[in-house]
Amino acid sequence: MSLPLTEEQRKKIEENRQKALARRAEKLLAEQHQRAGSGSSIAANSSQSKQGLPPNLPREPPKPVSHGVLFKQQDLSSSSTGDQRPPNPHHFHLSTPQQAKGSGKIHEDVPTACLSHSPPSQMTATRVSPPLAKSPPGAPTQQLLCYQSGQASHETKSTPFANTAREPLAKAKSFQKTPASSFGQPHRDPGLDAKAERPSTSGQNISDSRCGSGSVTARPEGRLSQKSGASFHKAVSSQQGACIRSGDRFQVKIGYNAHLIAVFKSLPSRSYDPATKMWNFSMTDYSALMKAAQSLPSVTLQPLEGAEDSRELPSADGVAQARLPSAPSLAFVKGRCVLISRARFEADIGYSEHLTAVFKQMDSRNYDAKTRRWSFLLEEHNKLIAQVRCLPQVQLDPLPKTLTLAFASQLEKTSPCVPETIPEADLSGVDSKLVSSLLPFQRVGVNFAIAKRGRLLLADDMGLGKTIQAICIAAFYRKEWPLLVVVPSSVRFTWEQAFLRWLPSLSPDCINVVVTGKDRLTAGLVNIVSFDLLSKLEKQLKTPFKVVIIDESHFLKNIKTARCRAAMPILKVAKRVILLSGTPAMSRPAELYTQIIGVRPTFFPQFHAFGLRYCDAKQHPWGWDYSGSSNLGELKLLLEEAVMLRRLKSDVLAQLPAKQRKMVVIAPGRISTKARAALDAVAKEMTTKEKTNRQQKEALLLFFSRTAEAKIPCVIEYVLDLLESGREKFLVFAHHKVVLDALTKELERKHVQHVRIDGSTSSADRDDLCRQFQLFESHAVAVLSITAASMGLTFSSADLVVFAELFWNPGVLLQAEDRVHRIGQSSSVSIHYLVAKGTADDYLWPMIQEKIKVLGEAGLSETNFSEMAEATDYFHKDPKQQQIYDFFQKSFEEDGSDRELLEAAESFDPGSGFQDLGGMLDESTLTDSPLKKRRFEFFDNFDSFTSPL
Ligand SMILES: Nc1ncnc2c1ncn2[C@@H]1O[C@H](COP(=O)(O)OP(=O)(O)OP(=O)(O)O)[C@@H](O)[C@H]1O
Repeated sequence: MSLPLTEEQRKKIEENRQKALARRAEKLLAEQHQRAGSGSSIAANSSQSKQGLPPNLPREPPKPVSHGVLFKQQDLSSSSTGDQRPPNPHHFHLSTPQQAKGSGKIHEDVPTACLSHSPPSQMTATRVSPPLAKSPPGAPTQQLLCYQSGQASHETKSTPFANTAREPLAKAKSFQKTPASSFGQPHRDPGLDAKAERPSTSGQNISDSRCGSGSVTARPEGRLSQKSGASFHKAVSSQQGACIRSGDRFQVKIGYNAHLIAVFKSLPSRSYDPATKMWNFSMTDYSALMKAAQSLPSVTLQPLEGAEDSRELPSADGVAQARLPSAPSLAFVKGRCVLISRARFEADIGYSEHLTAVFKQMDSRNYDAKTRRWSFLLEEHNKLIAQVRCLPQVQLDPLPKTLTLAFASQLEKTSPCVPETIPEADLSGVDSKLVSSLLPFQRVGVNFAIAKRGRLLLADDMGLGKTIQAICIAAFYRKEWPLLVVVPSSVRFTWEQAFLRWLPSLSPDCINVVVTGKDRLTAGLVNIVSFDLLSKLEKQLKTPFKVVIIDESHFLKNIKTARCRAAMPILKVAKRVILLSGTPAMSRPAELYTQIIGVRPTFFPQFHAFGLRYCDAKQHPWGWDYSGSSNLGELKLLLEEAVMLRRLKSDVLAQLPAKQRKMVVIAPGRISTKARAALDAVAKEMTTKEKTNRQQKEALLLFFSRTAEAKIPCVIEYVLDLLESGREKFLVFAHHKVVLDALTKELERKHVQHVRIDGSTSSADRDDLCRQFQLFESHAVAVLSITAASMGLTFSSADLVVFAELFWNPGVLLQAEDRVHRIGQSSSVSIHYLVAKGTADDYLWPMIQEKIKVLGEAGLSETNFSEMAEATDYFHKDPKQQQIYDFFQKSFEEDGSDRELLEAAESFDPGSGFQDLGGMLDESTLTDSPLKKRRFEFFDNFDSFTSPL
């Protein structure tokens, strides 16, 4: 009979045993590291865990237990905890659900240490966990084990995951309510878990690769073994269900289960669909539901496929399942801060008790019961983030750096947000003609731009006078000129006219309109160039432009285009960047990116970051898709704060005239040499003295017709530019059949839906076509004959009228304008007159203005063309031209001239002189896709068409 051991001997034995265990643990960890290093599935697991680490949380040197390691169940419950029981040789494998899925293994998020044991005979001891933290003395064994099981290492206390130990404990407790937990555990109310709304633990799962056997061990951990049986029982007998996506919500497909229904009813976003007999929830409740479902042994719920955090949730398929503690590696409540106003941000995150406690410490906290979100003043942002970082199981991403920079003043503020007041700029250095002409809202625009140090996207609605504002802003920085103005090809000369009109101090010689690829980009003080020529000439730039205007800046929306590649470096180095667009993004936020960084090159240096936040970026097997939109409220706030000023017509209607007229000088370069020669020849004919009156008149009609023919390419280019700029509904009036034909032909080629009304349209058809245009949004353009459609029709669904040709009778023009400017029109209407230099327009335009002036003086017309249109001095003073002008006046004032001209226009055959536009246009732009898409697609290929001749 052996003597009983002395106390000292017992102590010594225990010490030795502990040492042996520790050595064994070390050895096994080393093995595990080796495996991880050899690229096994564990290594993949480990890397996944690391990826899942919140980037903003302090990182500890990798701790073996926190990343996809093999745990030995026994060691979770023994080793340095003070537990005297012998090591359990059971073998456990920690892996992600995906891995488990792949390997056919099943995982559950329940503390395995409390539950899952197989007979030693079937278990192979392969890994030992590191020593565990000391458990509270006197804790009941079961709870003690559960507590310990979550604590992978005492060292992890200092890691962001250290506190995860509490979570498994909670889970272990929750498990006690299950039917299988009849092992002396206190009963728990099935609804409790759900009520607690504990979000899902996002850790990895530990599972026993062999626990599927469901065997019961005869070891001292008998109760645990029985739990294993319970787990097994759940796996085989539990009710199977699945989460299924349904729009932005998800639904749960499962049969009736009272416990689960109790869980459902505790979730705030619950909704029951009697038709499908399924409950559905918002994604914000997903984690909480999965978590609660995991604690119900009678339920096995398949997670959402591809759910953001599904990898953090246990896989539920297969037979054997073990409810095991999450590895303390990933945050289980994840979310981000989102800006909701200039002064406040909210936390878009699931529920966490600890997090709520932190929220409640913020002075500016506000809880929105509707959205169930907390919001705070920006000035508490940094404080909140700092405190949340101390919560190991919470990952709350701060506002992106771009936002904190843009709203830096708000972040530092201590008083409530007051609307930013824009200081009045000192415009004494700018031509008084311009400054005094600015409408009040335009003045605000100029002030805003100067407050932003000359870098902005001026995104006022179309027709609000972005040109005059841009010229004023640029003129404020005149000392920094030469100025570069990049514009669509069709409006280069209109810009030249605008500079001449608004800056009388600027000599016309100082303006350089770049017409060909051989011209110099820097020849003038003001250099106006088309997007396409810029990409050919940018290499000329030795010294950068300090002041740059980009008109229709959405032309830069696609970073891959030559125009964008040419413009972006220029914008980056320029000191002042004035982007103009009435439609900065026509279909998606991604289109704004280049314009944003054009103004603020430091914002979102990587498009991907922008795409993730605002384009709902999604990864597909073929790559990332940035065509969506997300967080638009925040994007709007950011743009308004730091990048963009946008006013709608409706915002400033009271300041606007009912009609805004604009003379558009269309590019002379577009008129072919042949057409030019024909025009010159006819002009010469008209001034030949020997001609009879009749012959002269014939010459005039021919001049008028040749003008129409010569303008066709420019007119089409302008109309297409308008469509690209986002003009969705407008009228184009022309007089000659050849122009109407060319326009409709081109619109057909581009698959732009339109209607056409000319002299040959029956009255029944006229009304029908008019109605179609009014009712259908898809009808973008109405091509109308000046004389056949200028009366009796209503096209008030449009607010822009383009005159492709001039007409000598202003009364007819005014009537045509009034097709849109009539009852039903709530907006200020824009009228664009396309005028080509060196054509009959040289005489028609001044003649029209003169006539209107006379009518106005006689009180017969309220319209004053000269006040609203550019280039009021658009008139050739050459004596020969004066002669033609006189001749024009005389001819058009004679009785019957209208009829003669109309007939001439109808019968005009362009003959050999007519350019078939089909040959000019890029066939590659044709496509068969539906309208909206087609329009965007062909615009993407627009470069080739807009190149000057
Ligand atoms: N303050 C003003 N005084 C006189 N005319 C003005 C004023 N503001 C704008 N206009 C006239 O209104 C017309 C439209 O202006 P502008 O072309 O600059 O508009 P926009 O905003 O650039 O429109 P879009 O986006 O269609 O190009 C022009 O003829 C312009 O001369």
